[in-house]
Amino acid sequence: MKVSVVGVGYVGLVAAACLAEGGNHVVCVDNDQKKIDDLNQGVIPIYEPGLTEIVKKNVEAGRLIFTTDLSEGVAKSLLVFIGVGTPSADDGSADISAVLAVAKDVARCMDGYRIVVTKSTVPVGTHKKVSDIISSYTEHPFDYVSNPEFLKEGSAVDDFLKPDRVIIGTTNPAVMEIMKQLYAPFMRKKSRMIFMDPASAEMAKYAANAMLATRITFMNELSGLCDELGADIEMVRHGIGSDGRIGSSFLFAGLGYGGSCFPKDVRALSFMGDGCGCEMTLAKAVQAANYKQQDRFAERVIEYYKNRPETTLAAWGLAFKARTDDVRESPALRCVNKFIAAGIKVKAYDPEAMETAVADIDGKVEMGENAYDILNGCDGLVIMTDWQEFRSPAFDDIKDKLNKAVIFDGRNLYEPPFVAKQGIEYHSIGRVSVFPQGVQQETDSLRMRA
Ligand SMILES: NC(=O)c1ccc[n+]([C@@H]2O[C@H](COP(=O)([O-])OP(=O)(O)OC[C@H]3O[C@@H](n4cnc5c(N)ncnc54)[C@H](O)[C@@H]3O)[C@@H](O)[C@H]2O)c1
Ligand SMILES: O=c1ccn([C@@H]2O[C@H](COP(=O)(O)OP(=O)(O)O[C@H]3O[C@H](CO)[C@@H](O)[C@H](O)[C@H]3O)[C@@H](O)[C@H]2O)c(=O)[nH]1
Repeated sequence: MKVSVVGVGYVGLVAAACLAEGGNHVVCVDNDQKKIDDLNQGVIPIYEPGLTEIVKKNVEAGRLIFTTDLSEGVAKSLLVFIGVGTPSADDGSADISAVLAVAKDVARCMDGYRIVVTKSTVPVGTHKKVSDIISSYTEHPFDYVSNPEFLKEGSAVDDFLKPDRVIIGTTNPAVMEIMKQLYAPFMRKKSRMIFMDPASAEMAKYAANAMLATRITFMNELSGLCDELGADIEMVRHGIGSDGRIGSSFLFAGLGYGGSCFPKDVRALSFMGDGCGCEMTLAKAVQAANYKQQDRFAERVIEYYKNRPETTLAAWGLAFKARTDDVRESPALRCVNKFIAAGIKVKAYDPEAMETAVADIDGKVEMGENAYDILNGCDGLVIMTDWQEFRSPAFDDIKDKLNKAVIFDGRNLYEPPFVAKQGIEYHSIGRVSVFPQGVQQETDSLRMRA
């Protein structure tokens, strides 16, 4: 099929490359000239495992092209996907101005029937706004589909090529058939294609993200209680995850959720509720508890070093999670900024996110070329992103290079007794702190404070 994708970001570029991989001819349109120039030179603007290969392959096969010319995209396509950003506005609502602007421009470029598909995460009711705009700027017939995207950064290509489910929000049977054909190459035995009305499709996207954010946040709150009462959150996770009704994924306590989706989508859901007199009390509580979790970790570290002037910490990880260079609403950056505000110096390393983090922490943090170089002269190591390369480190090197062998782990990457055996003091989330043999425990001062 002939497809165009407007907005070549984390979602648009992955969707476009994967749709091309399925045999479609895809025109990618973005209004960022540099991004399009880079892509035309073979430079992929984001770090996403597997993306470079799939883009290159489909460009070479002539199925994937990049342009800033929307009319070229619309002219060559039956389906026009909108994948532009919908960031939080100041009041917490989703800012859909880019979606509406694209809808208007698409309508102006139409020279016949088109199917306009929204991939961006948009508030319930946006389908009506987009449809109204399109009909007011073109005489040509069109259908509208709400097709929210569920990929995760770090496994985006895989998620798109092998989806758990594809949600198609349309009531037109002919359009359902076209969407079925489009997604047929990606449907596995376990994949489901679910058809519903556009409003429910829009809501399903927010519901999924808010549900996952709530699960994580519940575990994070429990981790605080575990700290206080001497239980182990990892044991609790195993204990409840083995219940088939609960399931074991997305139960990892840590620094709090971040990223370009959960924080903004939970906020937007709350805003939607306020707008129609149906207050989303749970979503609001989740949002507040999530910030509290991030701050509790930062404050615990700050408290530990409060009597030691001239503290320097090594920070492993800046991205909001592993396998991405995305630092949008990264808990790691929030913590780093808190350390700096408390007078602690920070040296940081992230395998992929140092360039993207620069805008937030440039000049305030010394960046290192690798995880071990930054340890020299530091008074402790703080782990904030769950990168694979941090999971089995050279503990001897950590111990030798740090001024004081202490790790604060916001991701529970290691077994506490094992770290203590390496001669390192170890503080993690919702688990007892451990100390090398013979070292006096300072448990009380190390408890996470609410
Ligand atoms: N990032 C994710 O993992 C993810 C997953 C599922 C859904 N989503 C949703 O998908 C949408 C896009 O998210 P993203 O992370 O890919 O955003 P992004 O910021 O990475 O990319 C958006 C792109 O749209 C382009 N753009 C903006 N206005 C434009 C216009 N008028 N014409 C053409 N291009 C324009 C920007 O230049 C940018 O390249 C959001 O609604 C988001 O909530 C994101
Ligand atoms: O058990 C867990 C799982 C995740 N996280 C954190 O939660 C955040 C989000 O993680 P994840 O969901 O893996 O990343 P995203 O790429 O933001 O993906 C989410 O947001 C996307 C955008 O809407 C959706 O498409 C995906 O389905 C949804 O998982 C990150 O800070 C993670 O560190 C935890 O703290 N504990």
